[in-house]
Amino acid sequence: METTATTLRWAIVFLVTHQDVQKKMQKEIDDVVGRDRRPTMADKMDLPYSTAVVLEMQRKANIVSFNVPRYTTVDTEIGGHSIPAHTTIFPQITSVLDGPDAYADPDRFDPSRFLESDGKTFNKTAMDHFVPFSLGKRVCAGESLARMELFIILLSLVQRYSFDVPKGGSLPDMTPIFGATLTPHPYECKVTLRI
Ligand code: HEM
Repeated sequence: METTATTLRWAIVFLVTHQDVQKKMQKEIDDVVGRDRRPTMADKMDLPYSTAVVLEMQRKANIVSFNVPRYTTVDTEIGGHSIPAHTTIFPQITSVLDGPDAYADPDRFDPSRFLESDGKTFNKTAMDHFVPFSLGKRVCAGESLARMELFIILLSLVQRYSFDVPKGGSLPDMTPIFGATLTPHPYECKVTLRI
């Protein structure tokens, strides 16, 4: 699906621009899965750092920054704000995914923000604010499928290949193209087979 493909295009941008994260992820996959078989969902519990990379790249990609609009049918109060009936609201997922209360220094790409200092336990505040699929009754119907696809496809790619800037090339442009989803500008990437 376009949303999953766009998120994966962002993931490669973050790996190219953060070689330290890519190497740490490859080491964890090598140690836990090895190179003779593909990662599966059954490995997820043993791959906390790689799981955190998937979360952080989705937080930073923030592809549905403006959520689907809502319309109040009655006078409503949310968080102390009065919203009259018949008002159209554009909820912004960005305000949560980039909110400094849950994510200190939110502009920084830092997968470890999802983990406690033991490197294994997931940080509750960071996890509670992770809402790229929205929340509530109209939450994304494909969330489970998308999460599984992102985990398996990204880990399989990172296990098998390294991603870097081509010789003489430049780092990808991190400014998103605004549209129904936020997409990365086209970029060049050197892909090297590891196994
Ligand atoms: C990274 C991938 C994806 C992201 C970030 C994403 C995000 C979202 C968001 C933010 C919404 C709006 C929820 C709301 O109105 O509050 C949504 C709705 C929806 N998504 Fe996704 N989505 C993704 C992948 C998928 C996939 C793979 C499918 C289907 C296989 C899917 C199916 C749907 C459907 C059917 C809705 C409408 C739900 C409703 O209005 O009841 N999504 N998605």
